[in-house]
Amino acid sequence: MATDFQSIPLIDISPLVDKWDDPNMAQDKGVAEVVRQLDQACREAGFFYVKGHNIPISLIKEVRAIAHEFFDLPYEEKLKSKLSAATGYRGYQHVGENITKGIPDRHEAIDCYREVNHGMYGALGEPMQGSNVWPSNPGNFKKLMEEYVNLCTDLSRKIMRGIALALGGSEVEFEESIAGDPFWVLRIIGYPAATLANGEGMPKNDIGCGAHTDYGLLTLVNQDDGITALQVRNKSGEWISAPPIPGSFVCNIGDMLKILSNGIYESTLHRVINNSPTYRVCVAYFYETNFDAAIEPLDACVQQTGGMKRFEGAVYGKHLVSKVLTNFIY
Ligand SMILES: N=C(N)NCCCC[C@H](N)C(=O)O
Ligand SMILES: O=C(O)CCC(=O)C(=O)O
Ligand SMILES: [Fe+2]
Repeated sequence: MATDFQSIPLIDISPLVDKWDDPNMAQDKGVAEVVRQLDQACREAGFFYVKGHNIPISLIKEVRAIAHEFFDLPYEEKLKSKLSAATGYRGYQHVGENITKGIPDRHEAIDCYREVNHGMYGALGEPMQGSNVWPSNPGNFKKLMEEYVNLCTDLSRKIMRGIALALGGSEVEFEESIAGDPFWVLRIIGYPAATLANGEGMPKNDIGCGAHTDYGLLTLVNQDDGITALQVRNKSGEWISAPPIPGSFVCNIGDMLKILSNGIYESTLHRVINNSPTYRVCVAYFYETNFDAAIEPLDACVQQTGGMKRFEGAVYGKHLVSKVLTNFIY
């Protein structure tokens, strides 16, 4: 359950990153301390920063730098990678094309998903069928992003092992039928410099992205240094900022983990308010369950919460498709 948290904790996950594959990881003191901190953060905020993750800082920065390079290109150039229903909702969307609760967001983005081959998940997978639409300019964009996705997938699996232990399950609770074959989403997002308020010349609070929850298990946010824009809602409804901590990721829980944990953890509402005089980039990686996984509260979690399932089951792919089909203005 979310609390009235006033800040978002920073967790050094290096013991977990070192021992994630050790059959005795659960008995390790260092891992146990990480698990305790993950549990507390997930219960209180549903958000936490991680350091000690072992993804090279140079790559984290390069990914943002190449995103800036792409968004700096002329509009006609960016449109060559345009997203549409025909591309499986993969590719470039211009500012105002993505909507959240009916209101256009002030961001542009490239959306990428794990590849879905023709017929792979039957009717369920049809809207997402396709391969990613990578821009050919900058030249090494695809290669860099694919390398980044692989590292984020590995890191997310490790963090989810810690979260599985935190919930009283086995470390592999979220593998096999839940996320043994994880779906992933990558959103490379650009937020234009804030518009100026009439007359006063002061930046307005632009809604870069309206209040929403993420859809899957775990999100890894790689945001530009020096600009505070991401905000997280606490139990009283106050918006708490998640300022960038250089070299770290902001992590948060998605809707599938809320269901799996039977509400012990929640997918916390968050939004992006942009009043920065400079352009901001965020590369958000979403670690999701198997596309066709039928998600239900875990027994271990139901037992801890009075024995009743608090949520109906959900099929992840169905949840994703229902969002994707209502996320665009057309
Ligand atoms: N794949 C994820 N989680 N994307 C998050 C984007 C949230 C905004 C979207 N327009 C919405 O209304 O959901
Ligand atoms: O720009 C950000 O910091 C977060 C974006 C976000 O919440 C999302 O894409 O789901
Ligand atoms: Fe989000």
